[in-house]
Amino acid sequence: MAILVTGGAGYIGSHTTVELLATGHEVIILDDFSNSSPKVLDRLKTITGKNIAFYEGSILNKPFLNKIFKENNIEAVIHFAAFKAVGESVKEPLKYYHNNIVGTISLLEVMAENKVKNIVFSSSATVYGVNNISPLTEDMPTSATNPYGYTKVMMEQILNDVAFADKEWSVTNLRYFNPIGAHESGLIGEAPNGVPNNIMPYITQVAVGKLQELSIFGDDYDTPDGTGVRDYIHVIDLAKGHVLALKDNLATTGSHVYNLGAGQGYSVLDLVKTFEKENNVTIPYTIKPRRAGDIATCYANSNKAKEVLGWTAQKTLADMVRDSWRWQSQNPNGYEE
Ligand SMILES: NC(=O)c1ccc[n+]([C@@H]2O[C@H](COP(=O)([O-])OP(=O)(O)OC[C@H]3O[C@@H](n4cnc5c(N)ncnc54)[C@H](O)[C@@H]3O)[C@@H](O)[C@H]2O)c1
Ligand SMILES: O=c1ccn([C@@H]2O[C@H](COP(=O)(O)OP(=O)(O)O[C@H]3O[C@H](CO)[C@H](O)[C@H](O)[C@H]3O)[C@@H](O)[C@H]2O)c(=O)[nH]1
Repeated sequence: MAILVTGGAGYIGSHTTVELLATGHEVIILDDFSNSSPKVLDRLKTITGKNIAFYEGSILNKPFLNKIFKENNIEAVIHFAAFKAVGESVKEPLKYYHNNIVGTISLLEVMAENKVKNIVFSSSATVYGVNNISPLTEDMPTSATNPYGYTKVMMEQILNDVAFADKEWSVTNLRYFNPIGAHESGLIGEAPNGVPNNIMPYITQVAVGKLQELSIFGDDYDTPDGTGVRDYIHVIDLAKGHVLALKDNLATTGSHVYNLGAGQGYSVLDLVKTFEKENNVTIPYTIKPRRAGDIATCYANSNKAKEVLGWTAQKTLADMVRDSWRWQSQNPNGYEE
């Protein structure tokens, strides 16, 4: 029995593939490379020593999806495939609603037709919106401030409704906090197109000389040093969380939701200082005005994942910044030559 990993060539999907293979799962990757490179597949083979079945195409294409389900014995789906850039989603909302929501519905319809009713879904801490106070717990009300966030809120709702209507389904919504870091080999990592939106790839691109300096968005928040506080989680810990969530998903029915965060908040300055110290590089920065839509503090209460899944984040902030830097310094242009 195999696990279908949609978006498996992407940042989190590729690391999760490594952990799935390491724990004895068979993996099939589906990706349209809209935000990733085919080179990931060679790197995954080097890391795992295994040939991984791969299908190139979109989750929007139902005949293509059907073919995958007919050709393989699929036990469950881990669903990463989506667009994820918040700013772009504000400018091109239909692109986001179409790919993320229509794509997920297309996938769910084909899964149901093929009687595969186990799915683990990439949700986000963004569904906690701006009004909940950290540490965030799974029972808090959800909301969003941009189309990307709304796609996550809606997809959680769609999955919960599907599991409510048909008791054979098992759906698991995983709310990721701020994934950073990379596989310790330095062979796979985060490779955003264009100028990065997120802090870690921005820092590593400054460190490698591709960008001049970091802009820190605000130093007047109500936080210990005035800069934004987030719950950074090593992508390998996150990947291990998927393996445990999958095990739980396969053993149960109904809908489940778990925070995957380290449960510890660090400020932007904590992150920059730790990066500089661990990697012995300097990150020039200037303080800029707050970024629209940002909140002061966001971190998880991850007790539920600990108690039910037996999952806790193991890696430290120092591990995260070292691994991010190893990836970027060995691959200054990501997967490009
Ligand atoms: N990285 C984060 O900070 C973060 C935080 C919370 C949630 N998430 C969610 O986790 C998931 C994975 O994120 P990531 O950081 O690995 O992003 P990513 O862009 O690196 O990976 C997503 C992959 O999906 C593929 N894809 C997109 N649309 C597709 C389609 N229609 N058909 C087939 N493939 C398609 C892309 O080519 C890419 O390889 C996403 O759903 C994202 O919204 C990410
Ligand atoms: O160039 C930058 C980029 C970010 N920041 C700051 O760094 C922190 C982290 O910002 P990111 O953009 O890396 O991450 P966010 O927490 O804003 O958002 C990310 O994590 C969220 C979950 O918590 C959602 O999933 C969202 O989609 C995803 O982009 C924030 O305080 C932000 O203001 C900067 O100072 N400079």
